[in-house]
Amino acid sequence: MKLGVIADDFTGASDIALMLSEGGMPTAQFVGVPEHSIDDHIEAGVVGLKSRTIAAADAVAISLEACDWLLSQGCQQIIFKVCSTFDSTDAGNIGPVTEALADRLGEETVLVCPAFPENGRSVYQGHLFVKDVLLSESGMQHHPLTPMTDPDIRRVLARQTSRSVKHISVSDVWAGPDAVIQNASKAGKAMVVVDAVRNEDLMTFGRAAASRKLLTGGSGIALGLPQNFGFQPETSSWAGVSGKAVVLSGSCSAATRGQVAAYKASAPSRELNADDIMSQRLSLQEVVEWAIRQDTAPLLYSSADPAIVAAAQDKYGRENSADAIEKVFANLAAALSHEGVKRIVVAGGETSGAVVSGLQADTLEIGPKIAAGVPALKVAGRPLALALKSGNFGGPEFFSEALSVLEGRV
Ligand SMILES: Nc1ncnc2c1ncn2[C@@H]1O[C@H](COP(=O)(O)OP(=O)(O)OP(=O)(O)O)[C@@H](O)[C@H]1O
Ligand SMILES: O=C(O)[C@@H](O)C(=O)CO
Repeated sequence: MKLGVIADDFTGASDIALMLSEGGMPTAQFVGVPEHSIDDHIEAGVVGLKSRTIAAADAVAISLEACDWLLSQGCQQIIFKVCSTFDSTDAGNIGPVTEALADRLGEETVLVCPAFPENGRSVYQGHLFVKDVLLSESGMQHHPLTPMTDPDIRRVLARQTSRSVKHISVSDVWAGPDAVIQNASKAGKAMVVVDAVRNEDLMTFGRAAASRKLLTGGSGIALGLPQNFGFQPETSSWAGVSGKAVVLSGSCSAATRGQVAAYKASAPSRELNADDIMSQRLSLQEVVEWAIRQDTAPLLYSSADPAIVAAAQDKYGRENSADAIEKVFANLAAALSHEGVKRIVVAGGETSGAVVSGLQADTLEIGPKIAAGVPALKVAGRPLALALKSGNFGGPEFFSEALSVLEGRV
């Protein structure tokens, strides 16, 4: 393996796995740190963790474990994949994990860039934009676990690390890879936020990053990396999986709520609300039986508007309610797969983490793109196809599009 990725959530892992796979690198995604060596033909390994919102010390420990495993598989470069909306809090985990990985790898200067222009994320003058608005006005300020109220990534990062935070502006990026390399070489022991507003900027980033041991960013930074290892873009050969299907949505982001509304209009759906879950009034068995009876893939969702989420968090606590809802999705996924469901579309990074652990999946094969940042996935060795969608990714019809691609109707 040449390139190793540590992703802080599972949708993020499949997002970057798609980027590397489309860049021509034979890529596999792992659910947690594998306990075994992997096939020689895999050149890029993506270890998906559920470390975005856990305590910083725990995120550091599990990320170092993943790093050591990737190094033991021969990786020459490590990427810490974080969210393109830089989801984190003042306690971490982007700063502390980057710092710990840099220490472990002996890397002085770490280039940091969450830009993903294809999905509207750009970094300009150190500020993160989602389409035409600042991060802090994009809806991310209402995120249930990592509300992003400051769009200046340099300030956000500086609150999370004792290393200095520097900046390479878009004018240096436009001057080409040598200008980026030269600026980075002057930064010393620092994290350096790099501007990028177009895919071309990420290609420049990729070329400038060829000899770096560690990079931190969104999946966009992987756009230019396969070519450093001699790979060329490729299309996937994917045979889908047919059979019963279900959509599970725990994401409360604006894009997901739109997708839930669109899908509900033409398919059976059940809302799993926080009160029923917290008071243990929800019967999982009854929900599973109902889902299996449906002819059209049903939608099971806890996705709710910010005001409803805030009320649930006030009543039950932020972590308590999130944990309980994630546990429901994990148990539902396990039971539905046991009942013969073969295609599962999941919305939300934390929710996806819960679902893959419920499914006890350990290796995921990367299929074709469903939407920017979302590949079709297959659980290795099982007739089970998955789509793990980041909260804010995909157009309004994403759920039905994903069900088709998973079935092989691309
Ligand atoms: N109705 C609800 N009330 C309170 N919390 C909820 C509710 N529905 C979901 N949650 C919790 O909100 C969190 C949503 O996070 P998740 O990562 O799944 O989605 P997202 O943040 O939109 O996606 P991403 O991280 O990919 O951007 C989960 O922990 C989930 O359990
Ligand atoms: O980078 C992104 O936006 C996604 O891959 C993600 O990590 C959302 O959870």
